[in-house]
Amino acid sequence: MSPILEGQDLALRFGAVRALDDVSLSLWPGEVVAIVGESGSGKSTLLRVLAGLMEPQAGRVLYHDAEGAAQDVHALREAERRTLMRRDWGFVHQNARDGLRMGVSAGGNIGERLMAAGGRHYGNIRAAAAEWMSRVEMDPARMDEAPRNFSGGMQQRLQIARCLVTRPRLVFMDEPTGGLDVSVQARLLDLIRSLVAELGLAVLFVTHDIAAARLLAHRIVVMRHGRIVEEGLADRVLDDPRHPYTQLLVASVLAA
Ligand SMILES: Nc1ncnc2c1ncn2[C@@H]1O[C@H](COP(=O)(O)OP(=O)(O)OP(=O)(O)O)[C@@H](O)[C@H]1O
Repeated sequence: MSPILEGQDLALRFGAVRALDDVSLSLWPGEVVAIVGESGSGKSTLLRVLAGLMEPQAGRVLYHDAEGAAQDVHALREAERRTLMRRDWGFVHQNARDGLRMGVSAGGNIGERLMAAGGRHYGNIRAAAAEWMSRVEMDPARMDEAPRNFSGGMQQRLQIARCLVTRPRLVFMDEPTGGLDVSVQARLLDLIRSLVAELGLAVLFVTHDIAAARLLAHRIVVMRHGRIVEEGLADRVLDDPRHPYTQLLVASVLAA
């Protein structure tokens, strides 16, 4: 079996800041990996480079598709990259507004992504949108309402439904529960966990929240100053952190 995604020797600087400094990371099919680290450590930059949204200055990203062919993500033509993002990948943003179209109804947000992936039959698309609203525990009777009528947590559920309706193989998430109330976060994390397990998704997600990493991730990658300082199985990294920086990170959470 080959990894589903491989970042090889990635580097990216912003002026004097090394946001990524020779980072390599592989993600395996069905694996959930959390990228943790303090603010400014390069987590979002790594996610965006791996997701093809930002060009690295060195290194490359390989995606192994369902047929086993390796594709160099940053060498794809724009149209090919967009097809990949619609068909095989999903991206869940921290701010639901970045992942939703606020002028389109809730059901339309889900249906639109199905149409972009080739769905044509209006009745089937509407039925799928209703089914996905139920799966993310939203009331399908509200599918014609605009996203702004829903709370932040519900908007995030809608963004997840929009992302998963096309059954991607690989999902990127940038702080998917960031900015929400603690009780809302906990329910959303539970939902994400059950959907990810049920669909067998490979997920790469960025979080500040060590508890979220423990709940969702099989493996944890710890970043500092643009480098990976430690990685390993989630329980091992959190219960027996080896790098002093990870020890501080875990201890600061326990103390909080
Ligand atoms: N577009 C940009 N222009 C200039 N500097 C940037 C840009 N994007 C990121 N940086 C810098 O690169 C470094 C890594 O940023 P990044 O956003 O990847 O960190 P992060 O770990 O995701 O932080 P946070 O948790 O606060 O989102 C930081 O020093 C940041 O200021």
